[in-house]
Amino acid sequence: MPLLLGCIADDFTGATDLANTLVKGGMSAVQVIGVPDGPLPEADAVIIALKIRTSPVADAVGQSLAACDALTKAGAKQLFWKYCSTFDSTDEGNIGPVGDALLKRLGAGFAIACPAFPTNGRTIYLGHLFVGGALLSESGMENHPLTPMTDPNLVRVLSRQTEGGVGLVGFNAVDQGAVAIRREMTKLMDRGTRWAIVDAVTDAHLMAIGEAVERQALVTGGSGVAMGLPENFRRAGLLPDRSDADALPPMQGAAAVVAGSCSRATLGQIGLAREHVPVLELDALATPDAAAMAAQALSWVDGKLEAGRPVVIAASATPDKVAALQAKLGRDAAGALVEDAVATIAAGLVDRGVGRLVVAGGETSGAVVTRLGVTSLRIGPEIDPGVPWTYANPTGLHLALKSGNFGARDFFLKAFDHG
Ligand SMILES: Nc1ncnc2c1ncn2[C@@H]1O[C@H](COP(=O)(O)OP(=O)(O)OP(=O)(O)O)[C@@H](O)[C@H]1O
Ligand SMILES: O=C(O)[C@@H](O)C(=O)CO
Repeated sequence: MPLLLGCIADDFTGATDLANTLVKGGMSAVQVIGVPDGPLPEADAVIIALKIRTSPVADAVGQSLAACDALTKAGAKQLFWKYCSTFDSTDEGNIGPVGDALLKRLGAGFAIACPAFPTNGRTIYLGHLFVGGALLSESGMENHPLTPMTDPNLVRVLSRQTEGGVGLVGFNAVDQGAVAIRREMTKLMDRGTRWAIVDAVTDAHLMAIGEAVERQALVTGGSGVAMGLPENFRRAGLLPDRSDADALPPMQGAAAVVAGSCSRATLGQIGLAREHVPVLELDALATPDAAAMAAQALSWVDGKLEAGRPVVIAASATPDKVAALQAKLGRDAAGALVEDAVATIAAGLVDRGVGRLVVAGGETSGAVVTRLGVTSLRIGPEIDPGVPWTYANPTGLHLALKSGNFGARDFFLKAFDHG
């Protein structure tokens, strides 16, 4: 099976989100964890999941280029650089520097940047990113523990991360469809502008953008803009019909949720779960010791694990508590401490018979999946937009990696109604 789309994702939940979109579009997709030493798996799309959203720039660029080389060597016809639908980054990067490095490696001079995901409330109008009804900078993302987003104007945000020049393909062109979008892209390319933020408010816009970028070596954005890509391959006669792309083995074992995401959505999901299932909320500020937090959680869980209903263990905290822990330990050390604790807890849960595990948070998922020794994920049915069940290799575990802000309030309950 020839590799059609080669993808590089800056975190593990984002990779799953993208793979889910491609599977829904009729492509077979496998998510691999890190750049594999050996050959890539056979699939229409391979998504290399990295954990580089908040890494030092040189490290993020190095890993992305290694992933790019593996994908191009395997024959990928187009590359996709997947980052967060809320454009999570800092003025140092990593969206711009990685994108610039990929363009250079591919010998290309231009790419779009479109994080829109209307189904999950992320829309872009005149370069401004909205989350639901609020500007990005008033959506809760301004309080993110690692990448606080305080500027909603993506042209400005990306300009601070690249020297390549950032333009806009605005709503009027996007609303007219692929031909008009391509015309605007050509104008920017002719002027030597390296990047274009592209407005998108509806799925129809995303489909049109997908068509417009058919011949671009690199496409960048959230999972939304990947919606239009399978159709390009189908039109070119490269993508056969795949009716069972999301079939997974039956689910087995006890059910659990671990959360390290502090997003509004995750905090709401923990709140609802508290009314229905056993929930343990860890206090990293009171016990800033990963081993002690894990020991507390694993002793609490004793006798509570069942197949039918989950236990929920959360290290998540409100912005004031996150700020207090960061003031005490520093931002990165605070994040690393909680990630270490949650990863140890997840490994302990699997040892105790958990066979279906939901992990909330991208960085947190990275830590958990790495600790569990997972090397690749097959993508299964979608629970809520952007979050499918997956089947982990080689552990044989069912995993759902939930992006912090994704999922309905009852996500931690409804996930286990599947399968
Ligand atoms: N109580 C806390 N104090 C400080 N940091 C915390 C606390 N709880 C969690 N964290 C850290 O906050 C970060 C949350 O990031 P994570 O990516 O897991 O969630 P998210 O950003 O909501 O999800 P996504 O990236 O999928 O949108 C992690 O590094 C986690 O360790
Ligand atoms: O695009 C998104 O919002 C998610 O896939 C993600 O990357 C969160 O970490």
